[in-house]
Amino acid sequence: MTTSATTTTTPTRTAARVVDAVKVYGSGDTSVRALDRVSVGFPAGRFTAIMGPSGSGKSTLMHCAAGLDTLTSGTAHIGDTELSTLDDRRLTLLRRDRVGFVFQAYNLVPTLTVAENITLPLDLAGGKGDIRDDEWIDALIDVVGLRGRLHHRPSELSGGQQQRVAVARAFAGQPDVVFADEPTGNLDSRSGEEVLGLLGRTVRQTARTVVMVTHDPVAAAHADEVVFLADGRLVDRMTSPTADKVLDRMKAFEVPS
Ligand SMILES: Nc1ncnc2c1ncn2[C@@H]1O[C@H](COP(=O)(O)OP(=O)(O)OP(=O)(O)O)[C@@H](O)[C@H]1O
Repeated sequence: MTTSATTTTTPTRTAARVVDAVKVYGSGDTSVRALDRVSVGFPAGRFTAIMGPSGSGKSTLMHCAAGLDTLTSGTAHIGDTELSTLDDRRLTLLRRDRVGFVFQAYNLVPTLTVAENITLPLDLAGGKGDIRDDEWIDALIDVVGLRGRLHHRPSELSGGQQQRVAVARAFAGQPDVVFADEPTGNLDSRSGEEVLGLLGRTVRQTARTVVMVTHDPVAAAHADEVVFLADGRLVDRMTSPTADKVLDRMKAFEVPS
């Protein structure tokens, strides 16, 4: 689908974006330019996947866009907030209140129940009534399908169920954007499909934003759009991806042996 100059659609707001992003690790002869002038926006209310070969800069892009790491030059924005303008305290608050994270390892607290794990970020934030929305949490529990497991501990759940708890926790504070780094990396394909379906459903049913790093074309096909990185540069974007289309695009990056 192309967007012609005559369309009347309003410009999509970006939940997160980087502009002219450069990230250099180390210095001198051994330095690595992990991001090389990348500009990319992640539209609000959409599910975007970041794909690319190993070492192409996917995790670096996610970490810098999420405020977990800083850029060497260029800017990173969550909504209208430019991250480099924030001191450490404000950056911590922004990550806590406006960003959610899902990692490959579920990172649940083993001594807490499912319900307690889901609301942990809100409880750590001081349990203030204004940021805790019980109706939202209740709806979220249904979206992730965990109502029958609320009083279980993580060790009593399968890997897929644990990752669903982590997804619910990431969305609990109604963040502007949830960043997911290889969220299905530890799961078998069926549990992985469930978690990916869940991320897609949460975006569609609750108009939230997800940005997911993956190297798996099947996972990327769950997204609304895929952005491709190669050698630290943004090389392509694909809307309405299928696993086959993504795989074909990835083959172009393969270095002949
Ligand atoms: N802390 C670091 N110090 C030095 N170099 C780093 C560091 N982190 C990443 N790199 C380098 O930066 C480049 C991009 O790494 P990054 O982890 O962002 O890639 P990736 O696409 O996520 O890779 P993968 O799919 O293998 O996880 C690689 O060459 C990597 O070796």
